[in-house]
Amino acid sequence: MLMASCNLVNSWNSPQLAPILGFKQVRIFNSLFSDSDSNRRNQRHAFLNMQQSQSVSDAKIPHVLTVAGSDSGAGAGIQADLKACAARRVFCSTVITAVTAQNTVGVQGVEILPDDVVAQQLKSVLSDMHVDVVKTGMLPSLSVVKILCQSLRKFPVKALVVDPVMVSTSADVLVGSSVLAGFREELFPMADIVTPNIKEASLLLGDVPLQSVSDMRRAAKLIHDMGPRNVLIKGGDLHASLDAIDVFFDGEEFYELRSSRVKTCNTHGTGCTLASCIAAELARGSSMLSAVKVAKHFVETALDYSKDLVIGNGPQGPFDPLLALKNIDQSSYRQKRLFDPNDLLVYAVTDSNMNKKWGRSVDEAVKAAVEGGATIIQLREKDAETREFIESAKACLKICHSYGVPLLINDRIDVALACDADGVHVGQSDMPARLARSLLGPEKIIGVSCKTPEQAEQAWIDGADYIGCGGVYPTSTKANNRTIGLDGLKEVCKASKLPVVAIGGIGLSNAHDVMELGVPNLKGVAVVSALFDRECILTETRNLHSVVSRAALLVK
Ligand SMILES: Nc1ncnc2c1ncn2[C@@H]1O[C@H](COP(=O)(O)OP(=O)(O)OP(=O)(O)O)[C@@H](O)[C@H]1O
Ligand SMILES: Cc1ncc(CO)c(N)n1
Ligand SMILES: [Mg+2]
Repeated sequence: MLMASCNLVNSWNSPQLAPILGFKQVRIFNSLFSDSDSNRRNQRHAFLNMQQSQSVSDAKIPHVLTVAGSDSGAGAGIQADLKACAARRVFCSTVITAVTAQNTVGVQGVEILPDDVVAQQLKSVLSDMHVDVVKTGMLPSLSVVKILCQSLRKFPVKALVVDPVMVSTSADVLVGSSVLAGFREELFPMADIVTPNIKEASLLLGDVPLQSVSDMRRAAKLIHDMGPRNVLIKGGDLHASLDAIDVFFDGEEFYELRSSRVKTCNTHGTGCTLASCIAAELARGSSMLSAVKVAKHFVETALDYSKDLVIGNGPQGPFDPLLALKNIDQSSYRQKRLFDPNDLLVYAVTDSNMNKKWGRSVDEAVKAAVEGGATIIQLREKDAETREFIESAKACLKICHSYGVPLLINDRIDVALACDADGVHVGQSDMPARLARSLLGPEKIIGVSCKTPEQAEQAWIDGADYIGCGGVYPTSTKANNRTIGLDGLKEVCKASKLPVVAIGGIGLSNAHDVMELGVPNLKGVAVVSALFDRECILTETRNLHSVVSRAALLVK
């Protein structure tokens, strides 16, 4: 039952709070202006320097702002959002719209915060901090929806994730139907993704029942027609299905995202956590599909780790992604570096024949390349015996990680799994990227070689992280390889949403020309002979790094 009351209105405006707010202002004022002149100047400089360095680092830290309600039971709402962002290592600021009294039994009360208090929080955060993504949860009134839309028009962000919270997993109504018009007319058209659960999707469509995955598909399409760029219908509450199936629709394609249904009562807050995790991944620069996949996997893992928690006496316990993190840590899980497209800048690909020719082991070659500034390494050891390959891959991984450089394995998913490499690179005749993704999971890096826009499109659909595009120039390291030239490279870059690394006959003399193409998703060059068929790998890598990074800066 929805129980709006005005207790909070009173307490917010109460005289008890005024001294608290006043104290803060007075303290800052005093520290800046109360001492002698020189002291005052120094303090002001320190303050301004701090401001400056804050805004520089601010821009680098992925930042999600959640606009949602507080859940006293801490499984959902603002509390879930903070935990999810912390677990995904993204900064999270908060605008609280309502305070709810909830526990494992259900929702006992809802206090809606006054509009001006919500507006003030929005302004405080958005006017000061660099927010990448806004994620919304409980928006308890039409006026709050309108205030939020106004703020977003004034302070635009990279992406808007809307979790249209209306009904909790415990079937309690959190938000009345008065917000529906605001959702449909104003908020959804601004949203990059909307993530209703089954009951919310049904309410949005005027109470049509949703009982199957094909009903969910139809609902996704109809909600997409309301204006958001993507829709994810969450199937946690579709108990008829053995798997937990969510339906994702991007306006063209449907994806059924499946995970096994974890047998647990601790599912309170799964929806909030999923949406926050999507927002966190978007803030880190992921594509929408990959953000949704990572989030789905994250919720499943967290549910699995907290399935046996006993918190409270009611039927619906909270789950906790931070407990999952702790457990994963205990089982010696190493925090994985998520893929950064800028790592493609100087992409070094090893070649066993060249190493043989120069009398070097693969790990010696890799060490020289990373010392020279290679930003990612791919082991392409076509002739190596499997056992020997795994051993040298492990040695290379140690070297790469000591320099913070990711290591990929060409083609051999088995070797990548055996040595826990950061990912794989597959060609058009290797294992399909979609299959590689399902074997490696959402966090490993997957690259695909593509010559055409069609192949690039398929790579994106299959969940690849980047494209290797070429051969740009004729090359001797790959037999019968059609050259596509700079025009072919540009065509693939323009057709794809994925970051691209150019490959084929690239070296010191032509790397600048490649980077000069200036297409934003062309992130770097991949090289084999120009580094490994040379006497001093370190010097060659250093020189190449300097040419490519200078060119990349020029085209920015
Ligand atoms: N028992 C389960 N096992 C695995 N995944 C689940 C389970 N229950 C829910 N999920 C997944 O959790 C995510 C959230 O789904 P759900 O339909 O429960 O959202 P919600 O009702 O909005 O959640 P809440 O109201 O608890 O925040 C979805 O990806 C869903 O598939
Ligand atoms: C405050 C709040 N937001 C969202 C949900 C949805 O689970 C909830 N139960 N409580
Ligand atoms: Mg649910």
